[in-house]
Amino acid sequence: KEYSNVADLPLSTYDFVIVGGGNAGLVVANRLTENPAWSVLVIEAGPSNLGILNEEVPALAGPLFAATSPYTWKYTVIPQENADNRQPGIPRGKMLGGSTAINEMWYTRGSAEDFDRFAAVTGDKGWGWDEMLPYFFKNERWTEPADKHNTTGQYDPAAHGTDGITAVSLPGYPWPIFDLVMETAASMPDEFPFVLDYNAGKPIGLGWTQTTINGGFRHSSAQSYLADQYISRPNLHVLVTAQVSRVLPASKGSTHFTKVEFSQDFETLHTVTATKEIILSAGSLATPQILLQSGIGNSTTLKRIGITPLVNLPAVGQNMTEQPLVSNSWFANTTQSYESYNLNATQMQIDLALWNETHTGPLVSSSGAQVAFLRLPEDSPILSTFSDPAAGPETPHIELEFTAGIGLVTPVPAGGGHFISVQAAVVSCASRGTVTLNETDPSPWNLPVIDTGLFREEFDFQTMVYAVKQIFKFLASPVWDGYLMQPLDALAPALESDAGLEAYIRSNVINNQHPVGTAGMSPKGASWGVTDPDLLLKKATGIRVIDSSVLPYVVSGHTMAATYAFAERGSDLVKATWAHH
Ligand SMILES: Cc1cc2nc3c(=O)[nH]c(=O)nc-3n(C[C@H](O)[C@H](O)[C@H](O)COP(=O)(O)OP(=O)(O)OC[C@H]3O[C@@H](n4cnc5c(N)ncnc54)[C@H](O)[C@@H]3O)c2cc1C
Repeated sequence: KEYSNVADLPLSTYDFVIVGGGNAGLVVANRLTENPAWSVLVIEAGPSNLGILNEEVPALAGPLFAATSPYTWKYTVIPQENADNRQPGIPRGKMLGGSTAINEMWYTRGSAEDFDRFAAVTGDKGWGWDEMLPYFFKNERWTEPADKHNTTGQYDPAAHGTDGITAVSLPGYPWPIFDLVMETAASMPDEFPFVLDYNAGKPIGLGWTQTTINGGFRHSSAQSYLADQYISRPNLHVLVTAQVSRVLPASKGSTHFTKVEFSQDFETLHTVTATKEIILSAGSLATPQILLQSGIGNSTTLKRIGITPLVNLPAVGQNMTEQPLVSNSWFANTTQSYESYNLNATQMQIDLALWNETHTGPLVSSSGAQVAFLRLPEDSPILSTFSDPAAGPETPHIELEFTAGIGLVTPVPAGGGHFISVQAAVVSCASRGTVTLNETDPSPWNLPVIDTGLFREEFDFQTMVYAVKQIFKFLASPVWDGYLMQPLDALAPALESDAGLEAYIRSNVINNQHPVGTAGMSPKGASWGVTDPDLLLKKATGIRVIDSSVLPYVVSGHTMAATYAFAERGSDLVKATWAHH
């Protein structure tokens, strides 16, 4: 049952208390409450996801993660010295469903090598690709697209789960660029080979995007793992609009954690007790913040800012890995693009009415329907100059996303128009950033200091230059004659010279919204790191981290699918720990 007021909560002691009802947290809540003998409380800072139209309609996600949205955290990033000292945004979802309630819904697992590296680094083969596939399947319910088109040749059925919980489907509305993208790729097969299914372990190539969309609706972790048949379980309580400040030890100075402190009005503090475990699922930015506020982190730094250190774990908040992204737009000679409805209120009403009646039409898709995962050429000077951060030779360095419109991050030029955009991201990146407390005022209700480290490592910058040049090459194909028109003003100099391109990239790079690693798993037996391979916090008991912050490296794609699979296996690890209790 969902509660919005702490006074109504029937219990003050639970077997498990989960902090954060997002991507990972709701998976864990669902799986642990399969055992009717265990009581579970989820504490979520944001409100319920129900009744929010933008959360339901895939194409209307933009306002959800805009700076003014009531459904995102107001995190800011410190000036990025390798990006013209700009401060690109880093929104995170703040409602049930967490970031799956506001994200772009792309379902990309990463490469088999990404997971085999997790296994090799942690010494736990359970994190390897073959062992994790059943968890991907457990999460996934392959679903027909909203337009019910014939999907033969657009994915590999053997790579997908059909009876899991979260719907995954192919694009549900055809935009004219689809054929042009496929035609171009077919004419340049050496550089843009077709990949039938980038989720089958070997993602290199260009293929169709898969998204967590269920018959035209966003299928967030709240829509799926907290559906009626689950939220109605008597042993599952979900408290919304309650923000956690700290986890507290069983007694003063102890490193056994049993209590969670939170507030609904930022004045009155409440605590609940977990008799088995506290599970932190607050995401890559909030999980390290809560740990630090609880005295779990670098003891020297904590002492300096007046927080009593309880567990010395200097890696808390370090090792953040976030991919850089540059979105590139051109005017397009078409009347069919996202601008058809985004810039035309009458058409938007028509499309919304269609969506309401039939859950079909242009609003059923997230941005982008085709994607290329590519590697730097083996003879690239970048690879001979820098060490390669990719997990292996079948793991992409870059991702190109094709979008039938200007996308959600670039302002529409005065005068409007129709556009095509291709986003470039360095998905296997070398740079690292940090999440630390605000030293001048470490109040638990303040937001942390975030440095995403964009282009800190030159590998990432050089690789981005290569990626954007590949886009130019792709769109120079005669296939685009008559469709592609002039670039946006900001992009024009990038097409003129290398210096123009480099300046353009630095002044346009943003975060790809995939930060991980801030409570990373460390090698088995190593004293450093934040979590053990079983996701238990090092040097402490009663507390585990299950969310995207435990990934020691970012997967070479987007992070939601991996977070689902990590949360599924994480739930099994918790169950195994308490099997006899
Ligand atoms: C705009 C955007 C677009 C994205 N697009 C994609 C995409 O297309 N595909 C993809 O794979 N990935 C995408 N991602 C990334 C992906 O959604 C995240 O990596 C993933 O969902 C993170 O899961 P999580 O469980 O770690 O955290 P979250 O899902 O963010 O969950 C954390 C939850 O904890 C809550 N919380 C935080 N602090 C507290 C506190 N102190 N007290 C109580 N509750 C708290 C939050 O409100 C939230 O509900 C996108 C992310 C964003 C923001």
